[in-house]
Amino acid sequence: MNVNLTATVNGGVRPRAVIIGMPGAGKTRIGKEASGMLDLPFADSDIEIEHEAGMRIPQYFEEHSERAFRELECRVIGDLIDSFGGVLALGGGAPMFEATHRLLERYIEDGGEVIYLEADPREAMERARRAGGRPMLAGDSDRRWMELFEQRDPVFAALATSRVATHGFTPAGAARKLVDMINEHKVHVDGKGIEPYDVTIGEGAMNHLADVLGSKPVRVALIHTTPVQRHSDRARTLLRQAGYEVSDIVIPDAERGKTIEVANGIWQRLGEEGFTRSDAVVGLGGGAATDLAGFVAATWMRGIRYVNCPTSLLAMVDASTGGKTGINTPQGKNLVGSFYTPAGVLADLKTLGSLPNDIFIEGLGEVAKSGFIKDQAILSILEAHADELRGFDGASFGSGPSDSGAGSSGDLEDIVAQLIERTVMVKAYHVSADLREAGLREFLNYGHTLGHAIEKLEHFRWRHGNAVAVGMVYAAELAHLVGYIDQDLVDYHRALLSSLGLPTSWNGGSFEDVLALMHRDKKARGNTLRFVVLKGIGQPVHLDDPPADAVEEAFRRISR
Ligand SMILES: NC(=O)c1ccc[n+]([C@@H]2O[C@H](COP(=O)([O-])OP(=O)(O)OC[C@H]3O[C@@H](n4cnc5c(N)ncnc54)[C@H](O)[C@@H]3O)[C@@H](O)[C@H]2O)c1
Ligand SMILES: O=C(O)C(=O)C[C@@H](O)[C@H](O)[C@H](O)COP(=O)(O)O
Repeated sequence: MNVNLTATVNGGVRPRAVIIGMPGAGKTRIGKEASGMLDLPFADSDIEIEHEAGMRIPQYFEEHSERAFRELECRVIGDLIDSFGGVLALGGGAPMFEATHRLLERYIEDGGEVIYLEADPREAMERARRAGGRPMLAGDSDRRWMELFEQRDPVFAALATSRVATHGFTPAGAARKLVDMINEHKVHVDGKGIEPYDVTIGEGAMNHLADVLGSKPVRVALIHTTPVQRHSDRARTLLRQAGYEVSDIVIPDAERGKTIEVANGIWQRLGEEGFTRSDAVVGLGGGAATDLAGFVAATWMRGIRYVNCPTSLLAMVDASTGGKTGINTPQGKNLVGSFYTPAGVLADLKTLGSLPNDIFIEGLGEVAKSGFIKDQAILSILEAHADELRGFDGASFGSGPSDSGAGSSGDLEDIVAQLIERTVMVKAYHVSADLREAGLREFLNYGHTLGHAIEKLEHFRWRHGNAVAVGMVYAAELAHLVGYIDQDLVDYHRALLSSLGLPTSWNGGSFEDVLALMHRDKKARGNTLRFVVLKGIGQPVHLDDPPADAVEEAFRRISR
């Protein structure tokens, strides 16, 4: 899957990824194969150096010195970082030279990706011995390799933005892994009161589970629902392979899982199975499962580590990130919960392959919301690809390479990946500035005041994203009635949402019931209603205590 968000440094081209690793790790072979899969050029810094020097590297070492070689290497790598737009493999010792190390750090600071290709030491040693021609391995090549490994491994591990272990993989399999890694996107979430974490988006993102959980947990509670069994099986295997004791906890599906009874059942299991403060929770599934898992993690022993593996579009773009955890109560939606941030979010795009069409479409409701409140580019992508998005078919999603021609599933994957990344960035922007929802974060609630009331009155049989879609049309009508926006923008809400297959009206309850529930919304203050409305696209504002007749008239306009 190629997400073509342009990679640039200071407006110029930069490598899509830089590969580092020990001699014999397969940087050139695997790197070349991966760049072929990505349809990108490949460069090997050693070959570029030989061109520049006009001689082979061993000869350069002999005629000059290691230091002179490292200086030349640093210049060549610097030029490549400034001008080469493909996959770049570096000579084994390059990151050990201080000036080159600094270059790589700067490249990473600018958003570049340095991948440490880790091979089985015995295999790499043998390959390096067989290939020969490496001055740094002169003499007893295996012993020298081990010495260098001990010096370099900690430096590589600390520098790299990610690692790819190739042991047990064919070169093509390792290249595929590398491609998945290169295509991954990370959105960083940071800010006051937040232990920083990343949202990793990509095929195979779930492979990072053990990295994100870390070495402290002994036991991991894997909380999931039945429809995502095949993904939780994979997670369980990954966790067991990494040495964790896994408690597989299946919860009732969708909103039926977000209850105090379900949470209580899990607390009992955690108690019986000896979960301590250093153990962890993994929430895997749609937003309901990740909300519940986060709530359990937040409350067990007053808070243990948790990682979210969202598997629905809505959970990927919204629910899994930001630390709003919670359950529903008979009084309403999400009324009990806490702000408790995950240690990481792994949005594995492969899981979307089993997602039903209607649940995918529902997720587009929250995607559109992010477009309306912050990122107009999201709305443009939705408009341009409404037909393909509305026709989403999990069975063919993820099956086609992105260069397989117009209209291929690869194209749709690129579009979906871009939408997820952009929407998560909108979420991260609001959460980073205002974790506890004192003001700015409330903008993420656009469409939710009526949306949550609809969900409650429909006994949670209406999907969340669908209810939010109607809620946004309601908020647009309200904004128009108070004079903030013109009719065109209201019409645009209806046209865009319905082109995506989302509902724009509702007539399942009385205004009085809706009003009572909107008064219980978490944004309400005392007896005063508080809405999020727009003054234009990307210009959300709070609307406190709007005129009662406008609140009712807007409702009438969506009830047709
Ligand atoms: N915490 C937050 O910030 C936040 C944000 C938005 C929404 N939410 C909450 O998220 C929930 C809605 O999330 P949702 O839309 O994912 O609904 P959901 O969790 O109810 O999932 C919808 C259905 O899809 C299934 N499913 C999920 N992934 C699947 C996959 N890959 N393959 C097959 N089936 C799959 C689920 O098991 C479920 O049956 C609501 O409870 C909402 O309140 C929370
Ligand atoms: O993260 C937020 O903040 C949001 O408001 C995101 C919403 O899309 C989401 O539906 C959230 O669960 C709503 O939270 P609530 O506090 O209104 O229950």
